[in-house]
Parts: sequence; C-alpha cells; structure tokens
Amino acid sequence: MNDGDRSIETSLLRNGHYIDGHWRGSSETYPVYNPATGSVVAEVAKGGRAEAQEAVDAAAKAFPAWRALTAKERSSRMRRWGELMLVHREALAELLSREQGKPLAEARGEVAYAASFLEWFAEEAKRAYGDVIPSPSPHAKILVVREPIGVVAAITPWNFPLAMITRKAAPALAAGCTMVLKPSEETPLSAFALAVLAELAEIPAGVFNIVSGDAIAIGTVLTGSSIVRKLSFTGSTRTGKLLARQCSDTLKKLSLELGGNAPFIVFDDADIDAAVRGAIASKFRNTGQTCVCVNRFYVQNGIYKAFTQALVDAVSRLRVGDALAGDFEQGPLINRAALIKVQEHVADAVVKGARVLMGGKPHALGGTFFEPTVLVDATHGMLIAQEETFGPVAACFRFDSEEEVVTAANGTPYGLAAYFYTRDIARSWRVAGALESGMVGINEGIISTEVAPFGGVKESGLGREGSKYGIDEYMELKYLMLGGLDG
Ligand SMILES: NC(=O)C1=CN([C@@H]2O[C@H](COP(=O)(O)OP(=O)(O)OC[C@H]3O[C@@H](n4cnc5c(N)ncnc54)[C@H](O)[C@@H]3O)[C@@H](O)[C@H]2O)C=CC1
Ligand SMILES: O=C(O)[C@H](O)CS(=O)(=O)O
Repeated sequence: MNDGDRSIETSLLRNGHYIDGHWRGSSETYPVYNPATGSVVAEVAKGGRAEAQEAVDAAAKAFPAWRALTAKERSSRMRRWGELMLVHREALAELLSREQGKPLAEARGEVAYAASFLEWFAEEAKRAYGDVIPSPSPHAKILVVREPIGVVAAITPWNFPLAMITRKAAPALAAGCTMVLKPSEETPLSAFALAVLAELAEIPAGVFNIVSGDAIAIGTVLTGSSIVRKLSFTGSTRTGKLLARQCSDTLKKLSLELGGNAPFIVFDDADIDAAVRGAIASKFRNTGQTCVCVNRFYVQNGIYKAFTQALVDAVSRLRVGDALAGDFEQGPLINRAALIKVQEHVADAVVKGARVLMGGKPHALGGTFFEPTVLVDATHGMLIAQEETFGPVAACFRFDSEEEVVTAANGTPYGLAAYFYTRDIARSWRVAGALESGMVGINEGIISTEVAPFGGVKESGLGREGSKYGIDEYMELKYLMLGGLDG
C-alpha cells in the first residue's frame, strides 16, 4: 500500500481477485491512483478471461448450497455483512476517498448507504412470497413460486465504489443467487474490502466473487457464458448498450442503470432558498459525478435573476480539496478524461452564448480539480443540454411556460431523475406525470434511498434497484399445477 498509508486498517486491504473464497494474483498488475494526488494507491492483479471463467465456475459450484439455505439463514449472514460495514465505516470511507476522491463526509455517507441495501434485502429475503391461485379445475391446485435466477454477473462504476456493488449483491444473494463482480478498475480496493467483510460474515466461498483487470476480456466471459443467467450493470449508456448486445446470444436477464441528464425546474412560485439547497445537494454531490446529478437548470423568467444569484452565492461557499487533507465539499474529477469532458462542455456552452457567472476552468489545485461553475443563458444547442457532463457545472436555462419547460425537460434520450420546485399542488401532479423520468424529486434534491425503486426510462436503463421491487430482478416465477387431486 503506497500513498502514505495512514489509518486504513490493513486487514481490509487486498489487491487481487477473490475467487471461490480465495485471494489470488495474476501475472500482471495495474495501478490504482488517488485522483486527488495522482499517486499510486496500490498495484492490483490484472485479471482476464481465465480468472473470469474461474469465478463463474466457482459461483456455479456454490449456487446449490446457497439457494438451499433457508431465507432466514441467508438473511442473518447478510445482516451481519452490513453490520460489519458500519463497524469498519471509517476505514472503508478513508479507502473509498483515497481511490475515488469524494469528500470524507460523503464517503462515510456512502458506507451507510451501501450497508442499508444489505440491511434492507436481508429482510426482503424472508418475504419472497409466492401465490396460490384459485384453480379452474376441482382436481388441481395452482401455485406460483419465486426462484433464484442462478449465477449473476455484476459490472459496476467508479463513482460509488461500495453502494453500486451492494445495490446488486444484496438483492442477488437475498434471492439465493451467487455473483461474479467486476468493479471499475478505477476503484477496486473498496470492492475487495467488501469481500473481506463478506468472509467475516460467513458468506460462503464462491457466493460472492470479484475479478478485475482487463474489463473487455472479463466482460466477454461474463456476457458470453451460458452459466451466467443475469447481468446487472451500472455505468454509461454506451457501455450498457454494448453489454446488452453481448448478452443477447445467451438471452440473459438484464438490469441496466445507465446515464442521465437530469432537469431541475424552478417555477416562479418556488421557495428559492429551498430550491438552492436542493440544487447544491443534487448538482455538486460527488463533485457532480452521479447519474442523478442535475445537468440542466430550468428557471422561470420571473425568478431567473434571483435564483441564479442565490445559486452563485451558495456555490461560492463550496470548498475544493483533497478529502484526506482537510474538510472539503468538492473533490477531484476521477481522471483526466473526465476533466477534458467538463472543459469541453463549458467551452462549447460559452462559444454558443452562455455566460460564466463563476468558475469555468481547471482549479488552481491542478490535477483533475475543476472550479465549481455556474453558467447562465444556456440554450438547447449546447452539448451540456444533451450529454451528461459528470462534473461540477450548473447550466441555467430560462423558460416561460409550464408546457415549454416540460417539453424541454423531456428533450433528451435520457430519463433517470428529474426535479422541480413549486408550491402549487395541482402543478406538482401535472408536471410529475408529464416528465419522462424513472424518478422525480418534488421540492427535494436528494431522492436516492434503499426503500424506493431506483432506475430510469428511455436510454437511462432497464429495471429497478432497491425497494420491494429490487429482489424481482434476481428471481424467476415458476407456475405449478398440482393435479390428480380428489375433486
Ligand atoms: N444509472 C445509474 O445508477 C448510474 C449510472 N452511471 C453512469 O456511468 C458513467 C460513469 O461511470 P463509468 O464507470 O465511467 O462508466 P463506464 O460505463 O465506462 O464503466 C462502468 C463499468 O463498466 C466497465 N466497462 C466499460 N467498458 C466495458 C466493456 N467493454 N466490457 C466490460 N466492462 C466494461 C468499466 O470497467 C466499469 O466497471 C456515467 O455515464 C454515469 O451516468 C454511474 C453510476 C450510476
Ligand atoms: O452512481 C450513481 O450515480 C448513483 O446511482 C446515484 S445514488 O444512488 O447514489 O443517488
């Protein structure tokens, strides 16, 4: 472990694959960087096809015994896993910030959020009920049972290195499935730490496996194997479409949590202070690197000046820095490509008529830090109106009528999250119903919780994660007709 090891508990540190309950290396390694400092946090085993196949075989071998456990037994081990995450919250948060860059307060929040999925689905495991259907025949009974789909592949992004994993592993294991996970190569260390805690929670060998390294090679095995019956993916829409195509030959069940381009609508009658609080929470969380971050602020003309000025005042109070060097609200972008994309969106907007009220360029800290930015006079021909920025840039558009803004808000291929602020109850129902989005925040800027169905429509994905609906993604219905009975 490089990068000036501090208080991270070495017991959580691994840098290789976790397959069939064993840690193992590969002939090559790849570096994991601290995005705030550019230093190498660790060298990690670079796995490929062979390791992926071994992991699939291990998951298949472990499946019968895991599904045969009672739901109560699976539940108690999953609950213990979540409890252990909270016991090690500080060490997990520090490791997460070190490899992903988010402020420590947010990293601590993510540990709790990730653990909440294990707590939630430990309970859902015991409620995977079936049905008894009134039979049309006096000689037969009709039953419906829910069964685990089998071996599940999960591929997850770097922006929530723990929560995006448990949001898949928890319902999968609760259902009785086993899993092969490929975490992002930007942030594998948090995933490995999760496996250390799974072992302590007595999750049996082969139930939860991790391989990282050559994403394309590993993905080819996971999407091509007929043993893998389900792929759960969180990441960009581009990658999601590619993986879905790769799964088509074996007709896998798919859960896809993809990109977004969230609109945030502020009507004239909104509580401006509340709207600004919601704007900061939603836009600048994880330095703008979440799929549910606002990408477009639509502000009704009557309050445009008041809202944008209040937004600038609030953004100016955001402190930027290295999560492990102080108390900051904004960290670095994950890598140089992310910084270049944010710069491209700002430059394109300015060329097409936007004005920069604050920020607008790489931060004086250097590296991949970018100034928290507010743009006004944004218009729909700009890249920022159609593409996901994934950075700390608030682009403000004007609008006149409700009809105009709903049309604009729906005018992208995405439909993950949308937000609006109004005091008008009738308008709340009208606009919530008209928005093409899987999730809508009404006078709220943070809407993610394990108890509600997270997911999008259009090109933001398929399926839902969390809530009472989430376990269905990992189960199949089986219908039984029990005949030969006395009428
Ligand atoms: N809807 C949601 O819940 C979320 C969506 N996202 C989206 O993900 C993007 C940012 O995350 P990234 O990690 O950059 O996305 P990405 O799509 O580049 O990578 C996501 C995962 O897919 C893997 N991957 C990429 N290409 C692959 C291939 N050809 N075969 C197999 N695996 C492959 C990566 O290694 C990583 O583990 C943004 O677009 C964001 O909106 C991120 C988090 C949550
Ligand atoms: O990766 C993401 O963007 C997450 O899905 C957002 S959230 O669930 O943490 O809000």
